[in-house]
Amino acid sequence: MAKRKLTKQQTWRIARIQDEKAQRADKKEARIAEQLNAGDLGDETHGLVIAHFGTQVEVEDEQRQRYRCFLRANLGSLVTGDHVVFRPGQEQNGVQTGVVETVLERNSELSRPNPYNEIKPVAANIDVILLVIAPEPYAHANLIDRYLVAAENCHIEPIILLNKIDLVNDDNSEHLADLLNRYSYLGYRILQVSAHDPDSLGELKEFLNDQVSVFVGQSGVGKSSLIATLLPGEDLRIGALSEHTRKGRHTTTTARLYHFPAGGDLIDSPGIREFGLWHMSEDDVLYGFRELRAVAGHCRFRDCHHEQEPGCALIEAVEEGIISEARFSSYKRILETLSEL
Ligand SMILES: Nc1nc2c(ncn2[C@@H]2O[C@H](COP(=O)(O)OP(=O)(O)OP(=O)(O)O)[C@@H](O)[C@H]2O)c(=O)[nH]1
Ligand SMILES: [Zn+2]
Repeated sequence: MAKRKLTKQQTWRIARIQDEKAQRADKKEARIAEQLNAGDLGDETHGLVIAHFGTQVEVEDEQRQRYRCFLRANLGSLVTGDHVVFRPGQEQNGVQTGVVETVLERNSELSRPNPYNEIKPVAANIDVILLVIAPEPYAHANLIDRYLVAAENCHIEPIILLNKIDLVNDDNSEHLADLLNRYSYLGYRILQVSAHDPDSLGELKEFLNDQVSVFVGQSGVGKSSLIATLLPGEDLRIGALSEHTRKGRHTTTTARLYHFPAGGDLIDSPGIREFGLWHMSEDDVLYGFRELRAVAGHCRFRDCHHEQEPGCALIEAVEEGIISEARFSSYKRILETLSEL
């Protein structure tokens, strides 16, 4: 890309912004140093980042006491779900403060594009992605595959959660059974529930216990209803609404961690719920189809496009019935639509 020449005024403005940034950072360090020198910081404590606000994070200790924490310089960017070492500080205006000293290594990262189209982590240490589908709105296999591709590329285990089983009837049961068979054959775990029937949620609650989960899926499948049933008393809509007016729904990335009363944690934000519906590279798409990924290395040509090339291992596997035609055409369809998203 050609470098744009900046006007004098632009250069001056950028320099001023950088100066202000540096001053703010200095001020922050000075405040931390002040507390340190005064011996006001407590012992190093293990914490969990449950929310993120610009330059500060909300951290919870093992007793679930919350602290508004400053970050030491050079920590990099923290996200909800990060495990940290922090030192409690003083109480200021009724808020317990602290300083994050270290971030522990992440087991996983959920990433998505920011408004500048850079893929950035928005949450860490997620164990499972619950991909919610339902009889209504119609569960398109191709859309399910897109979410699965995104989950596979983050190396986080996806589970398929069929909600609204009270709406299963003669018209849709065959389609749903086909889908569920297809994905369980590929090794994806499937759970079936109805957000409107608390008695159907036992297995799901047990599954969520001891894990950090996110709920994703198409609008209208019942993510909010499920979360409201699993997290009684938390008004998640308020967060979503204020984020809506502040930044616009599609760019929202702030995420919050909640504890399910029955055990396990949820990380949620409007941005996370839309997880997976963005541009991916061709290699990512292939990688995201777990059964294709395993075969693709055996094509005769290293740069095989899996179209009509002789010795294409994927096409052979489809012909032999090892790979399902439905999944192979879904893979092709996602490649075709890459440029549309
Ligand atoms: N019959 C039935 N309806 C349900 C069930 N779960 C949710 N619904 C209904 O489905 C509609 C959509 O539910 P939401 O929870 O708003 O869906 P969502 O996935 O959060 O949708 P977005 O907020 O647009 O992403 C609502 O009218 C719910 O009452 C269920 O188990 N059975
Ligand atoms: Zn091939």
